[in-house]
Amino acid sequence: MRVATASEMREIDNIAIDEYGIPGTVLMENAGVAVIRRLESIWESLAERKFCVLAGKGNNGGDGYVIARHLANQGAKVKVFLLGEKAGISGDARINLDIIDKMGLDIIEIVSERDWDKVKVAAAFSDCLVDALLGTGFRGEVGGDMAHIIDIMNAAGKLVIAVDIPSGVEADTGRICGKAVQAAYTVTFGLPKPGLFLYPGAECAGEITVADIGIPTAVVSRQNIKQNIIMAGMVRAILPRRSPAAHKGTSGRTLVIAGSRDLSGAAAMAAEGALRAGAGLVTLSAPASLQNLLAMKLTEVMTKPLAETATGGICREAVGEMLQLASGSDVVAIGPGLGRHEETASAVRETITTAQCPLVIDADALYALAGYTNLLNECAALPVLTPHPGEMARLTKLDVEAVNADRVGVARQAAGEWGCIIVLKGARTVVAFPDGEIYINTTGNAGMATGGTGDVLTGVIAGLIAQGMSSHDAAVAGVYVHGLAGDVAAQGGMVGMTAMDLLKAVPAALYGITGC
Ligand SMILES: NC(=O)C1=CN([C@@H]2O[C@H](COP(=O)(O)OP(=O)(O)OC[C@H]3O[C@@H](n4cnc5c(N)ncnc54)[C@H](O)[C@@H]3O)[C@@H](O)[C@H]2O)[C@@H](O)CC1
Ligand SMILES: [K+]
Repeated sequence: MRVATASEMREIDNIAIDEYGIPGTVLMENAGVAVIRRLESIWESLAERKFCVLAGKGNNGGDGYVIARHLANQGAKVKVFLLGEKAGISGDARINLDIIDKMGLDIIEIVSERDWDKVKVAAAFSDCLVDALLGTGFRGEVGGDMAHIIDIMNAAGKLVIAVDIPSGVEADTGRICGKAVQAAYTVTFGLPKPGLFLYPGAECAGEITVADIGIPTAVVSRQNIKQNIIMAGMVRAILPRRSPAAHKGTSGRTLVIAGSRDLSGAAAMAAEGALRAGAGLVTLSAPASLQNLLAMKLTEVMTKPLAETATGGICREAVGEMLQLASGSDVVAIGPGLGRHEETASAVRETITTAQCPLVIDADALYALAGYTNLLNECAALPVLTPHPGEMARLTKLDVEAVNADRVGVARQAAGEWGCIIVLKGARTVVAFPDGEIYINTTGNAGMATGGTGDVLTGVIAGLIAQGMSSHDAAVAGVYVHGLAGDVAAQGGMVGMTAMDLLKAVPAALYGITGC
């Protein structure tokens, strides 16, 4: 499903109005009615229910007046609070404000201290608050009266339905700009906005409904919209199907280069992640002193010893062996638990730039790339990088807050600049491609915030590439499957689930999507 930034949505609205001649009031009517339909699905009858419509000065407020009219027509009790004066309202919003004015609806302009008391009392005695303060025209930060009214709405403890987007949430990033309305439901118009899915905005949006407001589909299709939400259907369409005549050789060869003296678990989980995603043959190459341990831990994985440093990490002499192993593999996953010894880092860089197969680069291999992202251009195929926000911060020289404040923007810029696929992990993983294409993942849960789940993801993506998927499709499908496995595992208890539980749930997640 595609998602539009605020400016893309405005452009779409404008084309529908200017080129197709759909009056703006028609779009506004459809938007308002869509919110009414959502309310009708919550309550059997709206008659006698009490509503407060909190309206801003723009078209989001205009939607609010349409909603107020339909509520009144259905016999609901409605008060409309306008943050400002009627005289300041223009355009389509004005037309709808004049209509409810003529209908004799209770419209209160919030201009004096006494009006604020009226808002508080009305909110306290309402069944529902309609947030029509700010939509895609919101800019900057929330402060002053806007902050005050949002505080009143949130403190009222009532059911809130947000019109298009919860006021105060930045449509493009999900950032809370000072304050934001906490909604139980959001009805968004035309295409959903990224900020409804990205945290912390996603937490403000509640249940999201995407409403068709009558914009011709051709207007949307001709726009070069590059943001997408990953949907089950699309993952189903791209995941590999196994032929009944398959044997282990037909499901690909995965090489995992991982592990060091203190970090054997990460290596094991990445290797098993590939197996659980359906990879036919998985080889784990790790420092020699780990071989016995890993061979005992992993029954189905082949292990290959690599020359190691005195501290138990891969050393430079291992490069030849790693490249030899890579030449017989369909994909190489490199990084989990490798450690941060400079000699290891240098061996990693040489391997990454010389290996001829697709790569999934994670963890300590990302550490090795800090300051060397220019080397990614030398990779034989478009590599997949799977940083968490901390790793991304180090690679981009931003701080973690800046990375999380604009996950889509940061991932998109890095993918374009470095020439790679970025899988920016965390709640709502973002997959970014060099051409600016973005996929936001909505599977997964907070139970996955535990050690080792990232190693599993690396293995899953590599395992999918091994089965013939392109790195592009494997990155998109991999994050979806991985999150879904987390959701399956969370059924056994979210808080205490481990990366091992997640691993075991990968086959069930795949089965849930493809039926095999
Ligand atoms: N014709 C259209 O383009 C349609 C627009 N629709 C609605 O209109 C919305 C967009 O309307 P607008 O572009 O008029 O913009 P909004 O109504 O989202 O916001 C603009 C108003 O908010 C104020 N504002 C902006 N930033 C602020 C801040 N930081 N603090 C306080 N006030 C601030 C502006 O001064 C202006 O009065 C959409 O979200 C949607 O709800 C729908 O009716 C469908 C059709
Ligand atoms: K709103």
